[in-house]
This record gives sequence, C-alpha cells and structure tokens, in this order.
Amino acid sequence: KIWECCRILVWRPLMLSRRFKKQGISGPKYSLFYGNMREIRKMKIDPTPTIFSLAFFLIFRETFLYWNGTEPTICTSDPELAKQILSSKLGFSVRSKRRPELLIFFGKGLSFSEGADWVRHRRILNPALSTDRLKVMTKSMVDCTLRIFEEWRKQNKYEETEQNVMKMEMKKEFYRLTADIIATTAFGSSYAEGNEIFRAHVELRNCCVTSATKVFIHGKQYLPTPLNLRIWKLDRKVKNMIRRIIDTRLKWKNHGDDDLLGIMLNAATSEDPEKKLSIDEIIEECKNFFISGHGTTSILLAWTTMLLRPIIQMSRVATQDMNVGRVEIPKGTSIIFPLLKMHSDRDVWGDDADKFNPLRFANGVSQAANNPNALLAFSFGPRACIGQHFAMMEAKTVLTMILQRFRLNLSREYKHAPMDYISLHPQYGLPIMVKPLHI
Ligand code: HEM
Repeated sequence: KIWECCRILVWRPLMLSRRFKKQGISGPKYSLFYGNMREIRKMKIDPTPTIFSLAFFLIFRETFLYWNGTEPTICTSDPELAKQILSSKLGFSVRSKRRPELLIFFGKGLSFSEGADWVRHRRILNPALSTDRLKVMTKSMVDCTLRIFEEWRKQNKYEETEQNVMKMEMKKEFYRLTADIIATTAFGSSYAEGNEIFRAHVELRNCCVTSATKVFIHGKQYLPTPLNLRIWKLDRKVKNMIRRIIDTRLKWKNHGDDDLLGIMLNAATSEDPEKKLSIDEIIEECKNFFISGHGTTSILLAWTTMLLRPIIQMSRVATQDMNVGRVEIPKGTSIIFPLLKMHSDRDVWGDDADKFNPLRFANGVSQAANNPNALLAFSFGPRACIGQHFAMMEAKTVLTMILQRFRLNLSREYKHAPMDYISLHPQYGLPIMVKPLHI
C-alpha cells in the first residue's frame, strides 16, 4: 500500500509530466496530494469572474497539463484536437465521471450512459427530436410563451412604474418558461405538473450543488447526513411525480406516441431488447431531459439578453493510450475543452472576438472563424447535443415573441459576475427593464 501511495502521489505525476514535456506540453507545477487544486480554488473565488483555465491560458499555450489532485488533466483549446477526440467512435475516450449527487440531480439518462447502453438509448430517443416533431412542438413553445406573457400582464406592474417600465428578474423568468416548455413538449404534462416538478428540481439542484462543492470522500454519499437525507427525499419526490405522469400516460391510446415520453413508453413494451427501455430507465431519462432541456436554454436566453455565452467547458477521460494529432495521451488522463476560451479566442475568431457581431455567421457557422470547427457550443461527433435543434427552435421562438412585444434594457442594478454553477450563471441575477411596446 505504501508503494501504491508513492506511485500515485509521486512517481506517476513525475513520469507523466516528463512524458508530456517531451511532446512540448507543460503546465503549472504539480504539488504533492493537491496537484494544482489550490491555485484553481484561488482563481475561482477571485472576485473578478475568472474561469481558471483563462488565467492559465495567459501563461501556458493552447494545450497544457494540470493536476486535479493526482489526476492528470489536459486542457486544450485546439479545435482540431477537440474535433478528433469528440468525433471518435472508437470509445477511446468517455465522458468524465460525475459526482454521485450530480448524477441524482441530472438522472442517469443518455448523458451519462456509455457503450451499448448509450447506443440503445440514443437510437430510441433520436426520433423524438426530429425536424418533423419539432414543427409540432413549436406550437406548444408558442403557447407556453403566451402563457408567461399573460402572467406578466396579470402581475400588472407596467402601470405602477415610471413610463410603464417593469423591472423583471429575467434569469428566473426564463428558467420557469423553459421548464414549462420542456415539460409540455417532451412529457405532455400540464402546467401545474410541470411547475411542481420544476419547484422540486430547483430545491434538489441547490442541495446537490451544495453537496458537490464539499470535498469528495468515497462512500459519503451513502451516509444518512441531513443533506443526503434531503437529497434522497427530493429525489423520491421528483421520481414519484414523473411516475404519476407515466401512469396517466400508460392509460392513453398508443401512450400519446408523438412526444418524447410517448416514444419511450412504446419502447417499454418492445419485445426487442435492442429497442427496449425499462420504466426505471424512462424515469431517469425524464429527469435527464428535464434538466438538460431547460437549464441550458434558459441560460442561453438570459445571456442572449445580455451577451452570448452558453456551456463553459466539456470534458472526457482517455480509456486507453491514444494518439490524437501530434499528442500522445496516456490512459486515465482527463481532457478539458474550455469552450469559454475557445469561443472568444482572437487567433481563431479575429480581433473582434469579444464583440457581439451576429454578422460573423452570415455565411454559415463554418465560415465564421478561421477554423470550421471553432464553434463547439453543442459539441460534435456521436455524443453531440441531441437537443440542439430543439434548443435553437425554442430560443428563436421565445426571443422573437418577446422582441415583438417588449423593449428590453439592462437594469442599472445588474452586477456583472458570471459564476460557474454547472453552467455559467449571472451570479446576482439578470434584472432587466421591460417595457411593453403595445399596451
Ligand atoms: C442552449 C442549449 C443547449 C446547449 C448549449 C447544449 C449543449 C450540449 C453539449 C455541449 C453537449 C455535449 C456534452 C459532452 O459531450 O460532454 C450536450 C449533450 C446533451 N444535451 Fe444539450 N445543450 C442544450 C440544450 C439541450 C436541450 C434543449 C436538450 C433536450 C431537449 C438537451 C439534451 C442533451 C442530452 C440528452 C445530451 C447528451 C447526449 C448524449 O450523450 O448522447 N440539450 N448538450
């Protein structure tokens, strides 16, 4: 055991650092046990909102090595390297492991399955978000957006404020709206059911994030600590609500087969094991889609009203030694793709990289930068976002409807402090002055 400790704590970091150095890849110095965790933590709590890799990038090159404790991690903003790793179908790299509390929150659905399980889930779920179905879903997106406008109108705040301008916390409003849209379009649930799941999920998210910021000790997730008890209770509540929706749908003819839940329930009755999903898998998938399907889009909408930034980074773990481009990556190395940096890199996007300039996409995404693979917002390759077209359709629908009816201005109370909270959030919310155009 002493030898194993020495190997993990000293020998392996030394050998791997040398191996990478030979390939021209260096990085911050490894320190015993902590790796670079202390520097990273310092950068994360810096009051100016830095994502640690941005700071490291200023010092190191586009591909560098750092140590997440004793775990070697390659951080690369090279679009070619990213393309090769993400598009590989050989299973040489897999999604990085998530902490158990985050798995409870996200659900162990498509995003966290691997190998044959992932192939089976993805094959069953792909048709649920096809272009034809998206057209049908747009109608529900419009209805949900009209419903939230009606709520804003009923709040009747326009008249109370100067020049009919109403201050609104748009981060919350978008979160509520996108939750309603995914619950209605994917599960055909009612507004009340969607709202109930949404409220329980917000609470579950807060508990899971609190737990995930604490030091991870193996096995701690099974202990009945007050926080774990709360997480288990909320998880049971969310699952029971989904189970109720499923029970109702099972009584419908064809289980309402034109939405995501209907497609999954039909798969539950399939005789073919390749096309079958169990009810437990469906529940996890519902949680996964509910979270993936609204957290991201609500943040996209919030930042679009302010500036454009969605997901901030993606990661993979090498399951075996691999050669990508000129880099040799040993088994067990984590690979980080810092999207925030990659999407604002002047060398790739030009001198106006940090400017809001939609015209850069006038000739299509592949022509917008000096590398056709520069935009990775939805990733690419076999594990690219399944909800990409849904998200874009939803964002365009909601934004168009809002801009037809309201003029938006950033409130003076807004404090610019983006925070890494699973995705990049406006830490103090997004207060927007909303003025109706026709009242
Ligand atoms: C602005 C909105 C969105 C962004 C920026 C986004 C981004 C991404 C990215 C980058 C990935 C790949 C992650 C990785 O490989 O590590 C991903 C995967 C995924 N996304 Fe999205 N997404 C968005 C909206 C949605 C929506 C609306 C849904 C569901 C309706 C969804 C469901 C999923 C699922 C299930 C996966 C896992 C796919 C797989 O592993 O096969 N996402 N998303």
